[in-house]
Amino acid sequence: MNTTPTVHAMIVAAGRGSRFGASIAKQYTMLQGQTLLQHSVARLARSAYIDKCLLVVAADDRTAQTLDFAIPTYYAIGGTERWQSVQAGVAAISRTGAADSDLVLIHDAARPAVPSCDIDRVVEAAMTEPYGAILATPVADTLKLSYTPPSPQSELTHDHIEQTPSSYIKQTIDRTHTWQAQTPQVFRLGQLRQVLTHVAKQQLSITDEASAFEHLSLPIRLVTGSRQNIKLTYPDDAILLTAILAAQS
Ligand SMILES: Nc1ccn([C@@H]2O[C@H](COP(=O)(O)OP(=O)(O)OP(=O)(O)O)[C@@H](O)[C@H]2O)c(=O)n1
Ligand SMILES: C[C@](O)(CO)[C@H](O)COP(=O)(O)O
Repeated sequence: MNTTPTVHAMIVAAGRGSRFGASIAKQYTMLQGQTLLQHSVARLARSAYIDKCLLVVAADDRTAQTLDFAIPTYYAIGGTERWQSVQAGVAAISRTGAADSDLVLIHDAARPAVPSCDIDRVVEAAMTEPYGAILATPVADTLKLSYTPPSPQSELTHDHIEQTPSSYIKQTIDRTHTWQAQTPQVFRLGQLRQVLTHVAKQQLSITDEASAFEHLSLPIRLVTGSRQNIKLTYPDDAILLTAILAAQS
């Protein structure tokens, strides 16, 4: 009997990239001759567990369907928050007849340099877990908690242009047991649907899907991933990603 669960891949690409600040959505930034979205699909395509990919895009997206991808793609319309885009993706995957015990792999369009061996490692970890697993890296830097004193009138310059309020160190946070979450994040389809329904009902604010399981005290395994799997978030990240993609090719 074949007990290996089917893996349904989804890339979330419905964000705007406000911190990146470009005029086009950041998933369509060209690096090393391809958009981030094409790179990300190509990484998933290298996994033996993935043969097609759902792309969750913005309602006004006119770009994704004009691009060539390494594997067949199908589409869903995302939401305002990232988790709402994932929820729309879960509904689309369920409509294909997927079983609740199948695995769903969620990856950011904005993480185009994930090593393929990491994708397989997190999938294989999720297969042995009751709820799922995510890639993450242990925090490497000394962590500071800050405070911002109330800004006095002197924060206004002679031109009356308001300055960014100054921050000061409150304390150093113990980084033992702290991790930076990455994607892919891999969960059982039915359980992911349930925890996202809980997020919606409770109006929780979350930035990744593992958080939805955390709110219900459900254990999600951390799989140590490569530090090359950075997310294009700020303009500086483009320099790093260009170098990483070049070194990997
Ligand atoms: N409503 C949203 C928000 C984000 N994403 C996707 O989630 C991934 C990671 O999110 P993030 O880096 O926060 O992307 P943006 O929301 O686009 O960026 P920003 O927060 O700077 O606006 C990206 O691939 C982005 O397209 C999504 O599909 N739907
Ligand atoms: C899902 C994610 O990429 C994991 O690091 C991340 O949480 C996306 O949101 P963020 O606001 O950029 O952290």
